[in-house]
Amino acid sequence: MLKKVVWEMCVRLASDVVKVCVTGAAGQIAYSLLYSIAKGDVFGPDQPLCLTLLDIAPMMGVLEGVVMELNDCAFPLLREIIPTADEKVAFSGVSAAFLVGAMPRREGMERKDLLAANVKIFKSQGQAIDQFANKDIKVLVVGNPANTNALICSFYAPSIPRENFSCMTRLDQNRAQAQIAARLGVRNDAVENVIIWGNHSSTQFPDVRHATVEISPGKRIPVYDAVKDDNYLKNEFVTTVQTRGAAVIKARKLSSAMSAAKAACDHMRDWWIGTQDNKWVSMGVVSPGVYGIEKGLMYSFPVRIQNKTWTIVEGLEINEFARKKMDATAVELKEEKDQAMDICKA
Ligand SMILES: NC(=O)c1ccc[n+]([C@@H]2O[C@H](COP(=O)([O-])OP(=O)(O)OC[C@H]3O[C@@H](n4cnc5c(N)ncnc54)[C@H](O)[C@@H]3O)[C@@H](O)[C@H]2O)c1
Ligand SMILES: O=C(O)C[C@H](O)C(=O)O
Repeated sequence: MLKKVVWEMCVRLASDVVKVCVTGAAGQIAYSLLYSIAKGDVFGPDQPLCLTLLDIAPMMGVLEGVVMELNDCAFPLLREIIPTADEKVAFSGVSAAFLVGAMPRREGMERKDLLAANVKIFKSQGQAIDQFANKDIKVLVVGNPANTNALICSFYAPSIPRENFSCMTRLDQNRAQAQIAARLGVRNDAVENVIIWGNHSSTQFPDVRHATVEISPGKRIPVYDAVKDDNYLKNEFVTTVQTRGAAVIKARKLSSAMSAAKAACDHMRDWWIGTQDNKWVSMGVVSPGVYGIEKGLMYSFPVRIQNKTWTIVEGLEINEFARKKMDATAVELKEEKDQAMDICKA
């Protein structure tokens, strides 16, 4: 009898473990990301995890060091770590994947300059996800150009719903939120419902027309009314967020990593656990043709999430200024999509 109870407990424990894949696991974003995932920041403080860590063969030595450090953290939730250079091993039975592994840009480059180098990684990983991952896997693409890589990844994984692929614009959302909070001298979390529309690139449109801020306890007003400076919100603010990645590279000589890892955690946590009440978050998802954005583009929209399913916040008023910005970033995404398809078919 006791044997049976112990056996049942073991089976339950094993089936409760969620398998999560992180690619680019020997790189700089992963170094921060793995710590937060293993600690329980993303899938919850009671969720046991198995981590599969994918990187390329020459990085296996470095990855061994990362595994040693993960082990040395003695995380209670971390039940198994599988380092590998084999996509089949990395994606088999996986329920959530952070696709980080890709070349980062250097000073003077645009993110789309990485297309030729990176897009084939996402074709290959899409094919592996299609074959080996769980069909309800949630895929977050971080590697740049993130929107187009996510689109390609989903294209080559036709057996997985397209809604299960997303790309990260949460870092842009966090940046926008932090800029407004600093301007108004309030806490970062006092600012809500900032939107990032479009591409994770210098054409993105950070939009605070629908955002609100708690300026004193219990008093929430529109950001436009609190800032009282249309010129700043339409120009300097927009440009600062659009070019923040380049500013970090210029200063650090490396692209953002700590903030990117934090944003990846925010994105996946909200997808897994859901968003609160009336709050929106921005994520790049496949356009269903709303807000005049061509169906099928991987475009960042404001979404609400329940039961691991995102829904675009619809019905927001779009003025002429916003329309132009939203269309310009869609044009860039269309160009990237066509270029990426050509590269993948060659
Ligand atoms: N979407 C965003 O907001 C955002 C933010 C920051 C960085 N990024 C992008 O994330 C990517 C990673 O940045 P990083 O700073 O960690 O770079 P990094 O160079 O430090 O690490 C990248 C890792 O990916 C690995 N890799 C390369 N090809 C691979 C493949 N086929 N499979 C698995 N792993 C592979 C490399 O060996 C390396 O270990 C870059 O493309 C960067 O531009 C995106
Ligand atoms: O800007 C980059 O190339 C890295 C990343 O996409 C960022 O926004 O910081």
